Amino acid sequence: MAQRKKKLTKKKRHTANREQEADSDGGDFELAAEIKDDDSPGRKLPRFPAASDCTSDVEPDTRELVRAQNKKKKKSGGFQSMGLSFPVYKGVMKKGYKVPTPIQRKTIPVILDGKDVVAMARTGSGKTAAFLVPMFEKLKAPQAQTGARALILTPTRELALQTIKFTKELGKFTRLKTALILGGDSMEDQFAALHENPDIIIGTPGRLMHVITDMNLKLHSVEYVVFDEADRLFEMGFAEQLQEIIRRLPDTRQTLLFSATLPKLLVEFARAGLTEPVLIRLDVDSKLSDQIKLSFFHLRVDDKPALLLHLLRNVAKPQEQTVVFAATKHHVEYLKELLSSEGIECAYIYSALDQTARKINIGKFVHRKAMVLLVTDVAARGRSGTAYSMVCPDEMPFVYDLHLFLGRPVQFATADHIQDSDGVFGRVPQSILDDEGSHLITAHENSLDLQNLHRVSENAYKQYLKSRPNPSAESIRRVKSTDVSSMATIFEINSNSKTPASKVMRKKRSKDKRVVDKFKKHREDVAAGSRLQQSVIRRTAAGDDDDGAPGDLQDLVLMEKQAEERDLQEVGLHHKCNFTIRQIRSELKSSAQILKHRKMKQKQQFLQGGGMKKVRSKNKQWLGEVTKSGFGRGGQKKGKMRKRL
Ligand SMILES: Nc1ncnc2c1ncn2[C@@H]1O[C@H](COP(=O)(O)OP(=O)(O)OP(=O)(O)O)[C@@H](O)[C@H]1O
Repeated sequence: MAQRKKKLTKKKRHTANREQEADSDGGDFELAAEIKDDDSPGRKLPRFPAASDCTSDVEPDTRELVRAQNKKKKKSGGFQSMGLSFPVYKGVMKKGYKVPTPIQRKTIPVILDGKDVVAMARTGSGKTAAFLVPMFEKLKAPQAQTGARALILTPTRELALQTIKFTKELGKFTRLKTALILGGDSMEDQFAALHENPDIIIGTPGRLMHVITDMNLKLHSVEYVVFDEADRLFEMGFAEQLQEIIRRLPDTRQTLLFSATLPKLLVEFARAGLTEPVLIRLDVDSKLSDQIKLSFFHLRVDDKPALLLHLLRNVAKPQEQTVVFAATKHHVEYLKELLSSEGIECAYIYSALDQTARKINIGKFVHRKAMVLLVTDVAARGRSGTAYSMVCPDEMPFVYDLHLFLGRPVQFATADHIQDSDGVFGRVPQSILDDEGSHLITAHENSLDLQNLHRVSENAYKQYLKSRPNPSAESIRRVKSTDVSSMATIFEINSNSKTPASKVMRKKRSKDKRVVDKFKKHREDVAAGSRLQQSVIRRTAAGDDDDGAPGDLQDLVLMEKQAEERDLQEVGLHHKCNFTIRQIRSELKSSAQILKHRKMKQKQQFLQGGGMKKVRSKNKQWLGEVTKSGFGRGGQKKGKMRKRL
């Protein structure tokens, strides 16, 4: 009896621990579990506004309501905790999504619960996966007998193409069949696609309605309907077609509506077409204070100190204080020495600093004796102003990840951006880096302390890179396909064509046009090469490398080399940091593939470098020596040697 009691207590504790674990897991965002929690008696899910709630023509104010309902109660983890089946989960992992974005965390569990949803999220927040993942989970596997079971309506051709691409990638292991119905494409092909009994139909409403009437297509088996970018569907005048499509759908369907805004027309449509929808708003739960403006600078890691000096001297206003975040305490020490040598008074804190030194430093900053505070990691709550982030090429995937979690896309700076635009990612004029950089070289040459501290900080950076969690593989892939050369410099932001700055930039660009074009062409060649490389790797993985033409293998080695060279050129710091693109690429292959590829490469190099010839001539030489040593014919010492032996 006592034993049983003990067991029960243990079990209880275990469950409590599990709950606690779930609580502590990845919890910066509003979560699915909490929405589920709201389902319990006494708590209600966020209610969709009733007709009487809508007093104006514009978006009804549901913010307070949602905020109150979405109060953080429980934290949950990533995709694992959503209870996805293996093929769906595998597809998500294969796509390179490490953790769900806020919109995915909030919507997926509610959709999986079978509720109708109205979700408000901006473009670039990851909403496509938010409705695709639960769709795969609901449809599970292809069904031969029934008609289409899911319908996704998008306002534009481009969005539909992007959605089908994601459907194929994320739903790769579910083997569900998809048909694409788009205006402008051949009707015959679309009829044929529909005759193949697809599980999912993705289309634009105009053409879909046309096909439905022409083919007398029945939609009675549809269980899952998505209106993507619903506000644009209405803006583009598809209201009539949408009503008609909805009329043909069974009442038992689950309906989801994703939209950036919620105008009155859409509210009415949702009220009529959706059953007690749950409203999920992402825009009200901003993780950033609206008093903070972000700017991202794209530059090489070596140029970071130069830009920091420029920002502190020329951009920060004299009356404003600045907090500088650095990777390690060694960086803080190095920057402190550097800034002090440049006559910039600064305070600094890091965790290893003793309490008295911390107090003194904080006091200096608080009493404005120092206008700059160098820190490793402190909560910057309640701050306002502009946050400048220096991003070197290997850090770009983190910026993509960050924006996904802020629920907005990365914006590359263009000449059209106004000065102090929020969240833009721009380059730094080379002249600024050159000026500050040359000055810094002299400063380092004259100070042994600076040189030593710099060396220590570089070593610390290597350690830091090892401990830093990796960004999501999808963001790494996105960075690889991004052309940063189109990014404007901060010079051009808010400058008109007459300013001296833009004249300088124009002149520079026309002077370097040839080099830039050459570089672009080289990139395209390498991209074409990497496609070939991938196909060879696929063949190698499939086990038919022995049959591969030698030309393919040579191309592979050559392309690999070219791609590596290009990456290293871009990164420009392979000797300085451990995290090179080579590592990034490694993440994209399995270890067996990498080993096989490496072995093949070594073999190829050996053969190409005349390895066999060398071995043969070495053997010949050895044979000659043995022969001469007395065993062969014609040696003068033949008799003597034989005797001796
Ligand atoms: N959980 C995730 N982790 C990493 N990357 C993600 C995740 N979810 C989505 N992404 C990536 O973020 C990018 C933007 O996502 P997505 O296109 O779904 O956003 P969206 O809000 O639907 O934007 P759009 O309106 O342009 O379709 C895509 O490249 C997508 O692969």
